[in-house]
Amino acid sequence: MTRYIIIGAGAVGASLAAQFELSGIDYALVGRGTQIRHIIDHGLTYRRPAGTRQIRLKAFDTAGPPSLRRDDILLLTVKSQDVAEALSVWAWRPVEDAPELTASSLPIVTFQNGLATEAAALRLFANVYGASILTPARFTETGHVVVGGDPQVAIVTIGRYPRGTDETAAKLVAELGRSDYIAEATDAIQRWKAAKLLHNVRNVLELFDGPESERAAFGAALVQETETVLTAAGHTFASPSERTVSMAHWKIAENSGIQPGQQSTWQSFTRGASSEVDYLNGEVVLLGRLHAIETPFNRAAQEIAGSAARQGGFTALLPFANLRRLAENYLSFSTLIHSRPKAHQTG
Ligand SMILES: NC(=O)C1=CN([C@@H]2O[C@H](COP(=O)(O)OP(=O)(O)OC[C@H]3O[C@@H](n4cnc5c(N)ncnc54)[C@H](OP(=O)(O)O)[C@@H]3O)[C@@H](O)[C@H]2O)C=CC1
Ligand SMILES: CC(C)(CO)C(=O)C(=O)O
Repeated sequence: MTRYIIIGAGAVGASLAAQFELSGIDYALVGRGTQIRHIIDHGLTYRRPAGTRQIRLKAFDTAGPPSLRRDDILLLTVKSQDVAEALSVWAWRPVEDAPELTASSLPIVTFQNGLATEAAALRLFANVYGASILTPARFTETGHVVVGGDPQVAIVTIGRYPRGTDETAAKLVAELGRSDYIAEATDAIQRWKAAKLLHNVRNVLELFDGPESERAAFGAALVQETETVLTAAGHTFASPSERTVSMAHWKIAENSGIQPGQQSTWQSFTRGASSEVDYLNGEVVLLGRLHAIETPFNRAAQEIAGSAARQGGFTALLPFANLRRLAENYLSFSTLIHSRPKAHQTG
């Protein structure tokens, strides 16, 4: 029987474990630090629109993970900046009931926002599935996870990376469906990840305090810059009309404990954890550099968020004026570079 090894016990991972527990699907949740210690000792406090439950989970610390079996599927639910370490720790672990195999032969599903993790996983794992997850989930307090999706937890789109779909993807879709997710398979997962990044590059704005209209204008500039760069890099974007499942009745429940302005990036800064911005806005900056396109807005956002993360997150929102000023600097610098007369070629 398939067992899901969920690596990362935060908003996405702990809620998956809770849903599997409630649905009778076999799983093991592997986490680290005070979060997993709390879950092992006291269970997870899991808040959903229908109520809050204290749920005992099959939980393991990374220091004492479960032995692997040939039917296991790994679900990677750490943030992008922690993916490389997690992949290297897991890839060469033995499979107890198949001595000729290591974990690198087992299917692995990457739930991260951004575009970087699937290729990183494919370097070590032969069977990589990308998952794009839309879920209003929050982890800001040790041992507590809140998910406001109503009636289902989330919408998940899954496909084999780099492309295609198969029986494993279909099985994942079916089991997520049994566990109260709206799930669908796609043969073009990168199109869904690229489309989601157009949204997630604005996550960073939740770290800043400033006039709403200026923040909205900055958000539009981030998205436009992202669309230009991703298109130049050969990405295309899935559109909502391509969904094979209906989201018509799905919503974020009122009074569910989920507030606007508290998406995953804000949650990391609030907890003083490390930042995923280098893989969201930073992905745009990287692709811009590779394709000779200036990215002043994403670069400024990445830089200020990076400095704040280095200081251990924040206790108060950052001044938006600083972000605007830095972006304007990079913008005028890039205008200067591009308007400078080209130097004469000298043979
Ligand atoms: N939160 C949300 O609502 C949504 C998140 N996403 C995406 O899903 C992905 C997961 O995000 P999210 O659940 O919010 O992340 P969280 O930060 O809430 O949880 C990740 C957890 O994994 C732990 N971790 C890090 N490295 C390891 C490791 N090697 N082994 C075991 N555990 C580890 C972290 O510990 P520590 O705290 O010590 O770092 C943390 O507890 C991200 O890419 C995010 O962008 C997508 C949609 C919605
Ligand atoms: C789905 C969404 C937008 C949830 O808020 C997300 O991706 C995030 O928090 O990073």
